[in-house]
Amino acid sequence: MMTNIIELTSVTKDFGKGRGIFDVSISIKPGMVYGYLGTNGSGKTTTIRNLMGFLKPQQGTVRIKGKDAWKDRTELKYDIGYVAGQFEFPRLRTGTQFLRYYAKYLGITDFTYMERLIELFKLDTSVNLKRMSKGMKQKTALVAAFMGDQEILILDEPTTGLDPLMREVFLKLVREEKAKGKTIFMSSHIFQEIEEVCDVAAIIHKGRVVDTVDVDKIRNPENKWFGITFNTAWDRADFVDRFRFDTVKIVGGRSCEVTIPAMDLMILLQHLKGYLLCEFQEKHTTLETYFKEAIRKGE
Ligand SMILES: Nc1ncnc2c1ncn2[C@@H]1O[C@H](COP(=O)(O)OP(=O)(O)OP(=O)(O)O)[C@@H](O)[C@H]1O
Repeated sequence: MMTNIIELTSVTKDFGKGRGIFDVSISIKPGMVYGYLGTNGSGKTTTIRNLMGFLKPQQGTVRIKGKDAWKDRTELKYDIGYVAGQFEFPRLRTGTQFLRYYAKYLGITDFTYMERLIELFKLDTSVNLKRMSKGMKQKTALVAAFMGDQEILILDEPTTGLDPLMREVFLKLVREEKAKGKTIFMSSHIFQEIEEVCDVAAIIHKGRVVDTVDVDKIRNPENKWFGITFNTAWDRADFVDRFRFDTVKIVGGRSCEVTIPAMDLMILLQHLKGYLLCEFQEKHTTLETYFKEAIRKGE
């Protein structure tokens, strides 16, 4: 059985007045891209600070590669590429100086991968760190996190400040790193990016993990769901009458919704032959739907 590379067991860090994280358990297998979704103040950064060994849990354990995230934090640093939710650069002048300084700290002597990342993010590293825009700072932090080629990446809201095109570049990079076998933990409050790249996503609300979702099942559902609007109410009634699918829901005079196993799509299309349709649309249960439902239950 594959052991978990990251394992939080009943972790609590209580800041009082209901703030913090409570009884958080998360298991992550090597090579997994794990999303951590939550609203503002839900406990994402607190969880990540426990993972990075910046905070000591009051209860529970955090283990990374079998080591204790708090006690072995110095050692573990070399296994983890990290982007903080909020960061401050050291007192250095330019992006280049910072990246060279950080590369030295990581023991990097071959700068090929760093250069590739700089090119990928179209980053001008010659700019003074203080004068960098929010997006440029974020890109610099991302280059620093990825350039060490560490086997684990822990990313706290990594797309903050990135424009939509750069967000795409970042998601492509995540896919590439996954293909290399990296384990990635990323927090976000953007459903779409989690849905695009993650294997599994945990939903945190008010410091508690309220649901864990198999994201691949959302991307590739076993059942497909279609909204169909016929030209006339008579056609809709005829269709529903003649083809007794188990899961037909009438949603209006001319409209209905049909849920079928994905492999039965051709059967549905054949049944629709001969009808004049005004609309035929595949509907999609999104991560957002799961999220809202999980939050509702959590309340
Ligand atoms: N050191 C601290 N002392 C007291 N309260 C804290 C501390 N750190 C975090 N908190 C509180 O714990 C809760 C969770 O904060 P956290 O930063 O983990 O949330 P988050 O999900 O990362 O939020 P955001 O999306 O806004 O970054 C918040 O109510 C926050 O105010």
